[in-house]
Amino acid sequence: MMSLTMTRPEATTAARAQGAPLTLDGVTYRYDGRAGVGPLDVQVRAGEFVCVIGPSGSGKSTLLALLAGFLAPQSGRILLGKGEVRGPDPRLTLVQQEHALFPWRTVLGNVTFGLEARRVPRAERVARAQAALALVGLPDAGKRRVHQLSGGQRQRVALARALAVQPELLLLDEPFSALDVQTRETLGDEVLRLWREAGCTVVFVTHHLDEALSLGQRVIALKDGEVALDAPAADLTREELARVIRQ
Ligand SMILES: Nc1ncnc2c1ncn2[C@@H]1O[C@H](COP(=O)(O)OP(=O)(O)OP(=O)(O)O)[C@@H](O)[C@H]1O
Repeated sequence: MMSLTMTRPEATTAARAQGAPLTLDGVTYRYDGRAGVGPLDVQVRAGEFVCVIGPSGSGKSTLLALLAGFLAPQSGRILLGKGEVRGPDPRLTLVQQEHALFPWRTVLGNVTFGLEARRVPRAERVARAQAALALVGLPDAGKRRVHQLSGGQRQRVALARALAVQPELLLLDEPFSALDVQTRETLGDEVLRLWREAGCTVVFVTHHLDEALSLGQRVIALKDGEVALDAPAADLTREELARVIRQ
């Protein structure tokens, strides 16, 4: 079987992104003066893969919304590289759980979408989208419609769309939760391979302990809107992590 490596021309076309360091400096967001997150002080190295885990209501979605620029910090600031994130930012992309593809567009049209918004010329858009589809293992799916794809294939397309824009920061919000266990594990392995090739900084939100430990170089556990644990995945056991989250 042919392996996908950086030496393949299509891979290099889609994978020129360089990760940027991410800094949360005293970031706070409270919905009603109480529930929310913060103050959060977190530093993520350029190209690092961080998993964020926590029980329901711990602040994972709020954190991602802040990182994606959908919410503005009420105090503190978020830096990506040297520039502050102050709203939707072309340097980052977000992959969500499901329903994120446009059913009226072809697969290729979905992958080129983010490039249109970034005013990439048409020929380059198509080349980059094809390259990204090849990277996620769907090199011939461009002309298909979204409804013709399985759930796992749709998430591959969502990943291709995110990778095509060559983000400095890739945000993943429980991207495989709607899928069966086996597909989730396969796609987890795929994400790791794509991350190694793309070199972008990754923040992956999950509520699966095993996913957090197997994917992340580092695991951040949130509890009541604060960081309850921040450690290298290799230093953690499943039991320790479970205890921190449940306490
Ligand atoms: N729109 C909102 N208005 C008021 N409070 C909110 C709102 N959204 C979230 N919250 C509160 O903020 C806190 C963090 O919620 P958040 O959705 O970020 O947690 P989560 O870890 O993503 O949860 P889940 O895993 O269930 O999605 C919770 O106490 C929640 O009730």
